[in-house]
Amino acid sequence: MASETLLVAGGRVLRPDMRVTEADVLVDRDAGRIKAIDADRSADRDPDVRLDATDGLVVPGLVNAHTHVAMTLLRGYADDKPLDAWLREDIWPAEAALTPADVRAGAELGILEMIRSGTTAFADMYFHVPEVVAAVEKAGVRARVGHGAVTVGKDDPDARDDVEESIAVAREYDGAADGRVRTAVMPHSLTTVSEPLLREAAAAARDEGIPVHFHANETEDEVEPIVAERSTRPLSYADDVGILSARDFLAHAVHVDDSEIDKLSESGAAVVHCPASNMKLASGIAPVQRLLDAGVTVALGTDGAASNNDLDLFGELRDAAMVGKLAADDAAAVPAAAAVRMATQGGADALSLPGGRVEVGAAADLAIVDLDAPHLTPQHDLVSHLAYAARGSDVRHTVCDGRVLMRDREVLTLDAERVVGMARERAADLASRTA
Ligand SMILES: N[C@@H](CCSC[C@H]1O[C@@H](n2cnc3c(=O)[nH]cnc32)[C@H](O)[C@@H]1O)C(=O)O
Ligand SMILES: [Zn+2]
Repeated sequence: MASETLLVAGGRVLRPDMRVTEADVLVDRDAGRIKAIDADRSADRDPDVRLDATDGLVVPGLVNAHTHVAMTLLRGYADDKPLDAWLREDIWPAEAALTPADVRAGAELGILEMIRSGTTAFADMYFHVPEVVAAVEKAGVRARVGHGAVTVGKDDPDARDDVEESIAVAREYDGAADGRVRTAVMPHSLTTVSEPLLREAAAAARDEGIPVHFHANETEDEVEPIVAERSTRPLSYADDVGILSARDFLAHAVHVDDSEIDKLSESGAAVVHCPASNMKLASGIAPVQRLLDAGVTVALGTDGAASNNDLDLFGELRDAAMVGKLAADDAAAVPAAAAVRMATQGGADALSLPGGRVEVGAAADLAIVDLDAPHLTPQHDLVSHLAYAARGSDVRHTVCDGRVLMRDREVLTLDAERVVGMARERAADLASRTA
């Protein structure tokens, strides 16, 4: 039997080199891959499924390369504090009360929000990971998930258990949901996990061929203790413990010096830039143009919804371009195309996941952006629009792995009303338990 086809018809297409061309996109639904990009619009007149892209731009599904998806339940729970106080005084105590059912509700809410804003893949560091996996499976998106392990403030057996759980979860779920779920070993950060346990996480990940994902150089407060204690910069310490390889990816890299930028480019480890979180927590401004100039793979992440406070990657695109210029004191820094690359190719490459490019043979992970809107008129340059003017709510259809997840702004894989109702209920209950 011939395999089923999906035709995304009548639109324009953003190609990997950032050119925009008129074409239909033909998808092999069984393989979940792009079969043809057809400028003549004659590839398949009778597809099994058709999506109308008239007045639309077909772009790669966006990649949210660093989040804590279930933190949607803590959106607006605690704001206007720096990282350390925010985590210790508000977030960690609330998270201690989160049940698996809460994480499921928060994950479904976050994934609903991501599908609606054109994100088809994300990296998630959290706990009760089986619930995140179940939500990803049901929603039809892709993710690289892991259990975030923290060892500070714990006695030895508890600390070891947390890291071992991170390793066990990474082993168990890699390849779940027909391969849409991949994993990483996720020690929380260089200052919240002890050196021996960082080394253990690194060794296990290396043995399994699984990446390591962690937070690094987010605030000055995280850099100073490492420099004071070890007389070396945090990323050289990360390299020394074995978590800076071409497979690994780290969030933030705000406070990095030239020697650390060199380490990143030599190792091939990727950086996930989270501009909104860095601004909101006043963590600082990452030197994104310098990272790009050094050849570092840079992706974009929202971070959790409690430090952003949404999961709309279009916001990150705009913030990355804006703040990148400010950091470089140069309006030519982080131009629109560089920001769009980070949100697409950079994300897929950082997470070693398929997608990120609309080209023949690539995974059929797509977002169709509706251009028929006052704020997207006129259309001199669509890459500029993606970076500076479009928003998540402009996304009309979302496709992942060849499957339509949202059609005409209606999400097909999750019951939006039920998901929102459940999240409201769980969040209210959580607030009453932690009050
Ligand atoms: N097993 C750990 C949980 C770690 S999950 C990952 C953690 O990262 C936290 N987090 C969220 N945003 C940030 C950030 O910007 N920097 C550092 N940690 C963050 C998040 O709240 C969550 O606690 C424990 O027992 O505490
Ligand atoms: Zn984070």
